[in-house]
Amino acid sequence: MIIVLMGYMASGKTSIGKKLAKKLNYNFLDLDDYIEEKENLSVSDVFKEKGEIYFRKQEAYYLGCLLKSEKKTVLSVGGGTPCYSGNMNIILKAENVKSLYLKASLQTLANKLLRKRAKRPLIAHIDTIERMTEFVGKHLFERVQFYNQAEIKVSIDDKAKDDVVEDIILELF
Ligand SMILES: Nc1ncnc2c1ncn2[C@@H]1O[C@H](COP(=O)(O)OP(=O)(O)O)[C@@H](O)[C@H]1O
Ligand SMILES: O=C(O)C1=C[C@@H](OP(=O)(O)O)[C@@H](O)[C@H](O)C1
Ligand SMILES: [Mg+2]
Repeated sequence: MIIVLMGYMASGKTSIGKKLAKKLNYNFLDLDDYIEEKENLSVSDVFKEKGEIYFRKQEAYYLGCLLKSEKKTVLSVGGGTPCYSGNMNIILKAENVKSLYLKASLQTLANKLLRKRAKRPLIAHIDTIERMTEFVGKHLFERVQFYNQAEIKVSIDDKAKDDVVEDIILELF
């Protein structure tokens, strides 16, 4: 089985995915890490040097590669992955895949992203809480229709990472 973690930037896909994989004794894959390794560039540099459209193309291509894994795997994708190139339908139709949305309030996300924006090219330039809240509010409104198609939804608001992992396991099994 492949468990695909999705959700907005900084909802914890990468860090919670790692912990979940460890706890379940599953393999862990992160789509952004895989892109960085294959492209030999950081995500920020792919955006800067090749542009977002190229990034989205490669993201869809590498997602297809990783969904072929036959090992028990936790796969954390990027915040935009389900929202482009028909990726959400591909995830939903793939065999042996469980999709899971790490859901967070606008306030949680804006506060976290203000601190964790440096390596996230779409928001790196936003440096006040007011502007971050406005941007994330609009962006999330466009994206939530994709995230909401996930089979399982787990809230992360006011929870420690280990508690989110416990809640995911309760929902999965
Ligand atoms: N529940 C949580 N409580 C506190 N910090 C968290 C929680 N989930 C994630 N973080 C921290 O927030 C940051 C963004 O998390 P990350 O896993 O990179 O998110 P994503 O992959 O969804 O963008 C990281 O520094 C991570 O350690
Ligand atoms: O939301 C997005 O469009 C993006 C999210 C990032 O991943 P995280 O959600 O892990 O930050 C990364 O894929 C890229 O910066 C674009
Ligand atoms: Mg991530």
